[in-house]
Amino acid sequence: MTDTLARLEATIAARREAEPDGSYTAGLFAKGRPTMARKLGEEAVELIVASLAQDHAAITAESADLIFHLLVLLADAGIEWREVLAELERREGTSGLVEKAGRPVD
Ligand SMILES: N=c1c2ncn([C@@H]3O[C@H](COP(=O)(O)OP(=O)(O)OP(=O)(O)O)[C@@H](O)[C@H]3O)c2ncn1[C@@H]1O[C@H](COP(=O)(O)O)[C@@H](O)[C@H]1O
Repeated sequence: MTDTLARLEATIAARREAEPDGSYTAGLFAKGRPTMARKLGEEAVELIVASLAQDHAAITAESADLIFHLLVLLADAGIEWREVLAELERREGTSGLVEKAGRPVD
């Protein structure tokens, strides 16, 4: 599972460097952070719709879209997937309520 994400992260980094014609990923880097953020939001909404429809195939497909666009945004922010994993690992064994207590009220 992690190998797939690592390969996708490497592909995204390569598209960012090489900017090949016809690359959807390179197009996202060319358009910049606002477009990346908007795409991430759109994919999240599409996943919400699929989940409310209880559509297994659509939930799976929209989750893949969401993760791809998340990795693009992380790459643009200079954040590696391993840093996100480290944050998740840091939270292991702690209560979600304790995590929430340390954050501003939402
Ligand atoms: N995993 C993905 C991936 N997931 C989703 N997408 C694209 O993300 C978009 C999802 O947005 P939408 O559902 O809104 O579809 P859309 O209307 O076509 O999108 P927009 O034109 O509005 O941006 C689609 O165009 C998908 O093709 C992806 N594009 C690329 N990859 C990976 O990136 C690699 C490199 O791709 P290129 O950069 O195109 O060479 C590919 O081999 C894949 O491994």
